[in-house]
Amino acid sequence: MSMTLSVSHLRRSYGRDGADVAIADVDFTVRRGEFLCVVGPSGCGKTTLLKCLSGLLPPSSGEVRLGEKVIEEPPDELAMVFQDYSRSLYPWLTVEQNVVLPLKARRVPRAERTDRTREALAAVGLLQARTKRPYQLSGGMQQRVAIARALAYRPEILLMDEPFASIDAQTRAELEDLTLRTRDLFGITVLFVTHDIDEAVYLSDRVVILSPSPATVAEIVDVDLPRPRDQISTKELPEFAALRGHVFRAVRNRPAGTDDPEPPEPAQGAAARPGNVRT
Ligand SMILES: Nc1ncnc2c1ncn2[C@@H]1O[C@H](COP(=O)(O)OP(=O)(O)OP(=O)(O)O)[C@@H](O)[C@H]1O
Repeated sequence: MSMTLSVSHLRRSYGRDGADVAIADVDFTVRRGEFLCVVGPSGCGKTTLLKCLSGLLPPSSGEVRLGEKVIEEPPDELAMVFQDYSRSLYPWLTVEQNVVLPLKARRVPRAERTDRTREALAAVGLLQARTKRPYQLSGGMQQRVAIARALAYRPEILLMDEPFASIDAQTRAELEDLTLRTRDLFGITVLFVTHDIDEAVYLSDRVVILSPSPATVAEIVDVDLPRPRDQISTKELPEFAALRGHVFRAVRNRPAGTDDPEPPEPAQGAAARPGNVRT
């Protein structure tokens, strides 16, 4: 049974005396078994947030808890899939060896290791490729190996940092659906960071929208679209379009009905510099 991940009054700054605040004050809870997406404007602090959640980076203040436990280092119950698949696999190991490695580290018995590895590789459609090395695979296939590794591990919580950002649209849709299916199969709690608002709405139970830097929670949106989701019919629903529009405006910090406003007149005396225009 997976656990609740809770973030309370998280603050993280960088630089001397913590002068550069990346996360001002973030509060939310990822419920058991939930698929929660985090979106926000570029540079708002999403990666910093994930690093704090995974115990890779200590918060400046506030805390992250997994169940009752305060996270201070990467917990065993957690697995992470990064955007940069080219650096997440060991090039000298085969696909199968890459997937099995964390299971060895956790001393999972040999027979079970093999079963779980094969099962995860079959789930991502890479059983046939198990003796290949990463350089023999396409980018999308390498990312599927990274996902298989996380799935074979069967974490309570799976953190994913823009995992499909550099993958072609067709493979991306397949990986989105695979992630949804395996979440259901193993009851994993997923926290997924993405730039892509369609992807966030398609996948989520809830979307956390962060404010521009330094990050606070601007809004949390419930996505009660029917499941199982479908790449075509879900995206054709009027509710999908409405949610997508809502999240889009919230990320761009514009209320409904104020799309593409005329640029405001510069204030009296202020120079109209191009650099002042926000997109
Ligand atoms: N190691 C670091 N040292 C100093 N400042 C940093 C460091 N890492 C991030 N920052 C700053 O913190 C802020 C948030 O960065 P972060 O990478 O978390 O944002 P992001 O939302 O993931 O960005 P993107 O949308 O581009 O992926 C930025 O202003 C960034 O310059």
